[in-house]
Amino acid sequence: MPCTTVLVGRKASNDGSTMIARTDDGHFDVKKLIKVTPKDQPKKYKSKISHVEIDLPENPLGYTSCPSVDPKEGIWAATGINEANVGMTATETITSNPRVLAADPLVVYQKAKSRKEKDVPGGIGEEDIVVLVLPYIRTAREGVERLGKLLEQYGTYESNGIAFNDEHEVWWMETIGGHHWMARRIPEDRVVIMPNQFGMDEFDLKDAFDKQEAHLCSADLKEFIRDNHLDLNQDGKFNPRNIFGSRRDMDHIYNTPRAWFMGRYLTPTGYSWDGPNAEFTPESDNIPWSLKPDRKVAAEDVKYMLSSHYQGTPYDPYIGRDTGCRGMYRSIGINRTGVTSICQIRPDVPDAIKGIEWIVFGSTTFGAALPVYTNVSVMPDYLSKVTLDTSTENYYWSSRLIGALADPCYASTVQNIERYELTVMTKARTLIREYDRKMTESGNFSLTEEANEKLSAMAKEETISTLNKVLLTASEKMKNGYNLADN
Ligand SMILES: N[C@@H](Cc1ccccc1)C(=O)O
Repeated sequence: MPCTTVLVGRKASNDGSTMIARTDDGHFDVKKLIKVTPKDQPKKYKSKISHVEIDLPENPLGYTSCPSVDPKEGIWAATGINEANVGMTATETITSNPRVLAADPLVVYQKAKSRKEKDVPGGIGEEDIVVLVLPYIRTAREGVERLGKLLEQYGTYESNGIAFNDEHEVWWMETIGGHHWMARRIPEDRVVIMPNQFGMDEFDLKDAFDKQEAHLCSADLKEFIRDNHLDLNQDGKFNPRNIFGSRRDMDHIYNTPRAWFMGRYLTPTGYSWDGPNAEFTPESDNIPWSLKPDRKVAAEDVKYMLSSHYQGTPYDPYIGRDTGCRGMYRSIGINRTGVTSICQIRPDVPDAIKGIEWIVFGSTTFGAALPVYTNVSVMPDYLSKVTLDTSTENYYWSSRLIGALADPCYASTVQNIERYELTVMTKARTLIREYDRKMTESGNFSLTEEANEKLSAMAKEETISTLNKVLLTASEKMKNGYNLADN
């Protein structure tokens, strides 16, 4: 199932912050936002899918998490920021190819076939990675290093992209087969755009095996490539996407169009994206992994890209002149998203308030991004008290209701949704500014919980108001409506 990731270097953002963001597109997964305190963190971890058991280090840090509400599926923490102001998002499912997967097979759980045999646990995967890594790292680079060791020791049963950020750096890591991996510190002035495809298109092997300033990888990666004849590059350049990635017809309807729309949004003047002579089309295999944006990027831009559905192009599933291309490519804003988070680490505020997590539940296209301070001991009920039953008493289900009601009457509700989104982000930014100032001046950083309560109370008020409007519009559009009335 498909996610979309956006990473923003500190010199590409409007406020010098680093941002890592991802739509966690399971299958309508019921999600919540909680704070995991050190006492909540397990000492021994067992995966539901792979049955792997892992002893965890002592002294974990507290961290925010967006777990699945249904415990029988496992935790699936998805994303979070820890108390050392390090963010993590896992995972962006990526692609590989048969050469890689045959050379280093995925480590899949083997159930015993008879009583004489024993189950053989599999490796680690998306279900597990945040819980195994985020509580134990104090920099983004340490996240890569810890996860790299876990992959080499336990292996993985799937191909994943994982992002880490701290105040200064953003690191992107991609797994290769069952045990190999590579990771890059993203260029500070760039934005990385990632659909569900192996993405890195450049990698400095010299740095990776020398100073390791911005590149890290499995120690035997060069031999792995050589001995298994994996390198398809003709031009002598080292393009990992051509070695470890995919180039399928499906990629051209499911993945490359998403990169195309985001690149086109970020740097409309940097390349030609439209027309018969476009440098990059929705089906190009060489859309750059990272781009220098024409304008600095704010959280609103990240939210826009992760909500997008090819607006202004023939591929928009909702509106626009129908040329027969409507909906032909997989939108970034999709119906089945459980949660989308932007983990933002800010440079110009005290440590206690550097971490801000912007949360959208349900389909991002119809949701509002609500920022909350992450250094708290508990999250507001509106964000954290979620059950498997539909309700208007929490942000998750209310967002799902708005999306399901607004989608069928998009043209009639799009203005409500845009106003909702703008109002929530404006009021939230106003509250964050007020509390940043209050806490910085007073040194009383316990006000983060009071701030989050006010933020979620505001979100609840705006969400109910929007739900009322969207429900009325959807009701007016019901097929059994009748224009004549009694009087
Ligand atoms: N990681 C998956 C999304 C996913 C989320 C939750 C459960 C399973 C899968 C993707 O990138 O598409």
